Amino acid sequence: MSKIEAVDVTKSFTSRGTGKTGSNGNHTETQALGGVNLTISTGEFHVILGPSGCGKSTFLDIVAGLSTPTSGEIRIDGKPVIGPGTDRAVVFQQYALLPWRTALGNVEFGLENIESDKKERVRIATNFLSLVGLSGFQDHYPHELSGGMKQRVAIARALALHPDILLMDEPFAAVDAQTREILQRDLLRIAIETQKTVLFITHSIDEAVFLADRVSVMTARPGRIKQTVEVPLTRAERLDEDVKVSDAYVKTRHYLWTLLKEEVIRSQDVCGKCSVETCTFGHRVTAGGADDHGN
Ligand SMILES: Nc1ncnc2c1ncn2[C@@H]1O[C@H](COP(=O)(O)OP(=O)(O)OP(=O)(O)O)[C@@H](O)[C@H]1O
Repeated sequence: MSKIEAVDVTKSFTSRGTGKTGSNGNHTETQALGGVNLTISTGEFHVILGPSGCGKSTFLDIVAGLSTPTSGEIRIDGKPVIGPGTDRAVVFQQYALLPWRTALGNVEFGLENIESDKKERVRIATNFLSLVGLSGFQDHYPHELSGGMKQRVAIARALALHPDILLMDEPFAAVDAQTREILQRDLLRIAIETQKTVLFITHSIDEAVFLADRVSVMTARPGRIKQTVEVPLTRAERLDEDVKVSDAYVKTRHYLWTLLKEEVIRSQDVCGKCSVETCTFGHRVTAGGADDHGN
């Protein structure tokens, strides 16, 4: 069981700044999330797609329990999240591997708090490295691995903890396009095999259509769920080599782009001179980041 519910989740950050936006003295308030409501079913692969800065990572951090909402709550199987837990594991864009440990050592590291028997830890870590296609690389250090391989180690490390929920924040954004396609395919295979609930953040529409059972498009900041779209492809169909030219794929991709495009444009509606949405200097804010410094 691992159903995720977000109920009216908002998040604001207050930071010391130049005092140009929503300023209060020299403190600046940024409303990252404006009331997120979302239900993700047990075993679902759910992708959140949104323009840069709309609050995707903020939302994932709150689900992970790494950050608290300003209001609202996240519930896992009906219980409010009050911090990180062993039911959830996170994979970030930057692999966050320990450079002084081998691939095996990195996967084993996560297990040290939950498994005291070293032999058992090595057995589990070896199995998960094999699941992500890294048999034979267990003694390699991070600097001896490619970006894609490092991310495979990070995924193995997360899976070895046997979480019900895998939270992935743009995990493939730092790898090259070809490796990314292969990693996506392998992740889909692993998600099918392990039946995890996955919450996956991306900017890429193609990645979303390929991986997701459902995609939620977020609005420009403050982020809300604009629409949730079911991808009309079975998991088996997605593993077909020709899926990206199928009608279902092409139409879903196009529809998601129409939803996202408006938000990307809105997210760029900032004053080109001072880079804020509510320009207090009287510059006229126009779409696309242009400003006419008429005043
Ligand atoms: N710790 C923080 N302090 C102040 N502002 C923050 C903090 N974390 C995020 N923000 C702001 O909240 C907003 C949402 O940020 P977030 O990283 O969640 O967006 P995102 O959609 O994940 O962006 P991207 O796609 O570019 O990674 C941004 O305006 C960001 O500057």
